Amino acid sequence: MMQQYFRIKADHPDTLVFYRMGDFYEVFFDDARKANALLDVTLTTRGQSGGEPVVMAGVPVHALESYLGKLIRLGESVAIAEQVGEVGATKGPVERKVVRVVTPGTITDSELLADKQDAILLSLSTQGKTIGLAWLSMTQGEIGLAQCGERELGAWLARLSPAEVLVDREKHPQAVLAARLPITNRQAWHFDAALGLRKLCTQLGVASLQGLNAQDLPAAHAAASCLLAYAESTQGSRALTHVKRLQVLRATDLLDLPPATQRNLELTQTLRGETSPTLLSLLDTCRTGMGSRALRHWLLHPQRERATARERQDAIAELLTTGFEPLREALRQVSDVERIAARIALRQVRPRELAGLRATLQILPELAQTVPSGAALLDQLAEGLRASPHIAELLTRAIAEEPAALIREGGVIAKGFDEELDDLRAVQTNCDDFLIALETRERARTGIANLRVQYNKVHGFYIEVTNSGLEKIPADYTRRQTLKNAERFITPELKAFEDKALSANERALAREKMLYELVIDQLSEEMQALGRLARSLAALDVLAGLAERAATLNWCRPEFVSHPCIDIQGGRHPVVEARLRETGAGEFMANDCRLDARTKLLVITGPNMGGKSTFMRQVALIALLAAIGAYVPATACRLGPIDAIHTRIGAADDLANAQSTFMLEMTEAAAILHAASEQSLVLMDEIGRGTSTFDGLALAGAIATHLHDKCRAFTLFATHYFELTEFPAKHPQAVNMHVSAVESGEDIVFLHEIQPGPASRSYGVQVARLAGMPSPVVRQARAALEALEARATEGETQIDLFAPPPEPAPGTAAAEPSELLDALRDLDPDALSPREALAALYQLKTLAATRA
Ligand SMILES: Nc1ncnc2c1ncn2[C@@H]1O[C@H](COP(=O)(O)OP(=O)(O)OP(=O)(O)O)[C@@H](O)[C@H]1O
Repeated sequence: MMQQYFRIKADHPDTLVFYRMGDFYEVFFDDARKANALLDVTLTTRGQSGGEPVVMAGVPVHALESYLGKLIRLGESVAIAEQVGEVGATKGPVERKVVRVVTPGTITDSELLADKQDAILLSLSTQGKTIGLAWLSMTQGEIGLAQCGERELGAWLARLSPAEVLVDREKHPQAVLAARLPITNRQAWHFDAALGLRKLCTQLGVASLQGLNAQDLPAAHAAASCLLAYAESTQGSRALTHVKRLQVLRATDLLDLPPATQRNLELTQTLRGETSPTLLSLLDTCRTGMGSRALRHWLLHPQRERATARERQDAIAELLTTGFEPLREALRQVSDVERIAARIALRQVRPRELAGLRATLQILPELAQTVPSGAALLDQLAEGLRASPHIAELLTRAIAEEPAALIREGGVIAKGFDEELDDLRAVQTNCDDFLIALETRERARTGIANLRVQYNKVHGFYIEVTNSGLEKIPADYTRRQTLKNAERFITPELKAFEDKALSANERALAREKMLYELVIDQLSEEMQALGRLARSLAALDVLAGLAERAATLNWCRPEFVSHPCIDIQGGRHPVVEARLRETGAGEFMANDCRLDARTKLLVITGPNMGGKSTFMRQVALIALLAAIGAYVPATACRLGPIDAIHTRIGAADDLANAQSTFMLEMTEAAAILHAASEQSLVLMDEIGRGTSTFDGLALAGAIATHLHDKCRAFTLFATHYFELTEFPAKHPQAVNMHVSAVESGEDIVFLHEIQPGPASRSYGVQVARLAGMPSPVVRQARAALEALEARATEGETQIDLFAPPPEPAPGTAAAEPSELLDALRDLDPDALSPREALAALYQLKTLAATRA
């Protein structure tokens, strides 16, 4: 038996192998130790193998799913080896085979997956400077391809947020390590461009990828070859028949959201790593998991092109006029068609999932009635709801009204679907009549009034007689079992009946299993229709959800224009506003933001806690919401083209990556200065804070200058350096803004209003007082501040912070006087004898030595 285990383990060296033995999955050796550490299951030893005791641990079969769930969340993969042979059919151990490999990136099981997030399997291939990406959503049946440079990989990883990344054993891109994603190592030869191209064509059933605009992506093809081979290997012998769609993403089509932006804007996670309150948690009122997942995708894949956004806006507008509630109500009854479809294709679908699919299909006509017509996108989605009627018809005929949870329990196929099954089941129903008749007869025959004929799973059928009746039992009773107060017997007649009933039951179960497979075969033919249905339901759910948000939160439809501008009236930060409302902490102060070709950089000053960060973030969130086609938290909004949102906002130290705050700050700022274009939106919050005042101020000034003069990006530049309020005087496209606060006595009241002009002072001491600083500290600080301010005004010298950088002196070494160079210059090689030349060389050496 151990030999069989070793053979299986050799094929799955990096994966935990769960080896089925009766009612347990056993894990051995290092796997057992790992399971012990991760799952807290007990280690035992048994026998010996190769001189070593066999260390093992067991997981009960019925608890498999919960253990798998734990392991998957920890980023582990599990190969499940089942008994596939008949017990006793051959000599030696029962044949076992790995029937599936459960990995974080390839699961489809709704019990293992989060409802609102898709598991993405990503494969990366490095080809010179290009990184090829190929990813698969097993549940959506869709492959994605892209290529990028090393620098952009971080953004892609953040956007796709894969559950598992396949990489070449030899080459781990830095960004993958930094993102701390679960890695699965593959051999280099798995990444083959030509093979990948062939595999993609076969998978999609096309002769070439030309038509899909995916032909010229060799690095992505190489990644795809590994991706498909791996995905197939995890599914046992099942093919990925439902994977039929390909999507090519080009970074230039998407509005760029670097990882720092996704983090700082708290799109899907708060800075602390929680899922709420975030923009997504506020937006997501979807009625289905499909909708929530689609919404997340929209949010992280905003398009630069405005056509899709406009279509969605039209749909939301229509829903707002006609009413979205009936549609949202109907969507409540919809089950996760997307995942069920994937599980049909992978032949893992459970009976109750099919019942759920049937219920969904039955309400579709009613649901379609609730989709308003009039917007092109809505009409198209309503069309997608017309799944072929014979799927519903088949499910109604074949699957019982309330099927059992598992096919092996029976009771899944509906009555009337198959005559033979009905006959076999009839034997079981007749059972009851027979047993009652037998009981009556035996009571009469033996004269034991409380004799009972019964059945249990372990002992089968038996006649139970209590101790008081034991004298009267006839000779043909054979004892089966002795209890405290009774004995159990069997008779030849009952035994014959038992054999017949049990075999009928077994045959019925086998027949049901076969019929179930047939139903799955027929459903597999309908993958395309089911996929389309799932996508339509998801999109309708998102649109209805966004309409609901727009109505509830009082948002407006943004307008897209072709000239450069970000013009927001009455803008609000949706998440902060919602928090304020929830906690009853007051009203959110709406603010305008006007940026255009003539005004591109706002220098924002004002007290801490005044609302600078909130204002800047709200502008970015509005730009992003508009890009996905949603309404925005403002009274009016007009936006020109935007290609990226860059943010540099002070965050907590990235201790895990051993980067100092300041180093991180400068790395992020540098990346922005390289990447930002005229159409980018850049948020710079308190740049330079991480170092000494002079350093910080000087750097902040230089960075503002670069953004203004070179990048010419739309920039919101919040700073606590007063000196920077001089910036606009020398830079025509910059203006000063400040957040207002009023002093009342020693206190300060924040108005959170963004107003033109620089702030008058920084109120740091007042804020410290508000924070509960002991009053002697506040008094001392105030006195020191006054003294410092007095000294500053006396000795003021004018330094131009924003003067263009001095030219680096060309050939700096030559400019410095140097004896060595002088001596060299004075030499005339043609006039020297070999001896003199040698002497000169020695002299030069000495000179060089004294200078060093
Ligand atoms: N427009 C607004 N209306 C109402 N409350 C606001 C507004 N803007 C900000 N606030 C409140 O003020 C708090 C502080 O805002 P924010 O963090 O933006 O200030 P800040 O000026 O960036 O401060 P710091 O410089 O210390 O980071 C927020 O948590 C929010 O509760």
